[in-house]
Amino acid sequence: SPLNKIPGPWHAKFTSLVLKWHEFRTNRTRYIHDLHLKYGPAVRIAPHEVVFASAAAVKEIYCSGGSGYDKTEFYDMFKVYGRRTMFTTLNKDDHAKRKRILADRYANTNIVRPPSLDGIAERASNFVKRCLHSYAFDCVTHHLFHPHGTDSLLSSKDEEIMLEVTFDDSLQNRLFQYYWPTAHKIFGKILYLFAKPRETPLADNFVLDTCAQTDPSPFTLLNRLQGPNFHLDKLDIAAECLDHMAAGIDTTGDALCFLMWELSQPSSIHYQRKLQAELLAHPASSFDKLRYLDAVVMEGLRCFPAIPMSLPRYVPPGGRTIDGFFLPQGTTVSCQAYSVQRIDRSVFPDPDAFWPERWLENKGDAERKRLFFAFANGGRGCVGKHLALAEMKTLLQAVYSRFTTLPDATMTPRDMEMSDQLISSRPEGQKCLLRFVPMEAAAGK
Ligand code: HEM
Repeated sequence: SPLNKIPGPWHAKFTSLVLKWHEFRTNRTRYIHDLHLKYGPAVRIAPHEVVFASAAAVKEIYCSGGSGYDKTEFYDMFKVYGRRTMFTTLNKDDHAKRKRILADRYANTNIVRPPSLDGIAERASNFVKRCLHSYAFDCVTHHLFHPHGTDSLLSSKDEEIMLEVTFDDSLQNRLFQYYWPTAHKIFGKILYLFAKPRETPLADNFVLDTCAQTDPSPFTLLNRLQGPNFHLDKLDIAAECLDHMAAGIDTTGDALCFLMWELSQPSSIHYQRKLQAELLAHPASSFDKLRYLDAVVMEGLRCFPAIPMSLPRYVPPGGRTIDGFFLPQGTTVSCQAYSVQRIDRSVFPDPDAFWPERWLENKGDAERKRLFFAFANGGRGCVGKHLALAEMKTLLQAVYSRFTTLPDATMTPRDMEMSDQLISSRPEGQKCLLRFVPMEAAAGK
């Protein structure tokens, strides 16, 4: 096999079992990162699977021809109500058709208009009453369904829907079904005792009911999908909306969670102080005009990308050469943000250190941006990127204009370790408790 020339552990030539073992133990990202540190930016991790961590590989796999290579059947695990959504379409043509319908709803010009942005700002001011995932949930449903969005920051009925999606523990069951579908059919009921399938009835029903509404605001996704020209049936519309709702909760919620945890650590408190100083000096500034806030968010997404894991694609017919290695057609290739954003120390010196100032230097700016992969890249990169950035910056602005955050004494370092899910990661302890000290009180201490 031409893959024999690619560095990697000896067992990767014969079996993917070691890789699967790490996936089931929620540890794929770190396992692959350790292999990159040992073998370099191209590593064979299974008989037909290779991972890369270079800017050239990102460009080739995710951007060539606009949308990069086709997705693998890994994405079948994310079908919604049995339907394919934009995220789960495998080939370019199906993807382009769906994207043409809805992309304008996520354009920055649509996000920063008052009806959309006002909803985010209102939720940011309510945030301290509940939690980050409630905030992300309410913001995304505002954008998808307004005036039929949720209010989980204030209503416990809506909060239950958010908890159902966020505390999903179906990783092992879904991986088992993906790798061994026949065994899953036979032993599914026994497996249920140890590993629960994904069940989100509250969220499923909420989206089905909401999509039956006929008066969503013009800036919403639902309004767009219901348009007369698109001929999407009711289940397709609901599937697309549920997919975006799920995509918008844990990603933004966990990205904020890891970032605010980091800002609250004694080692990073001086960064928090600098952020507060910028916000106090420019109280009327829009979130997208604040340079230090931008640097803090970029560094947060670099160190703690909410989707740190490989995004698998197939090498197209005829094969391709990536980073000097020829790969036959059908080989699974991918990059993971966790490694792409760390591996090149000439671009990111001291890569494990949280250091927002690196984003303020002019020198190396283009290289850093080329290796920034938290939202992926190319035509299949994150369509919700502008919404996510608006949510993150609005919330940080609201919090750090008024409060100092400190870690709660009951938290342990293990609680905040990265725990891989199917594609995103979350804190191992599934909690991140912070103390909010009003700024005047913090200054008096
Ligand atoms: C910090 C927050 C977020 C991060 C880090 C993030 C990251 C990503 C990444 C890496 C992908 C590519 C996945 C792949 O190729 O398998 C993606 C795709 C996607 N994201 Fe996000 N995301 C975030 C927030 C959001 C939000 C708020 C939404 C909105 C509703 C959203 C909706 C989507 C959708 C629909 C796709 C599929 C795009 C396509 O296939 O064309 N994301 N996101």
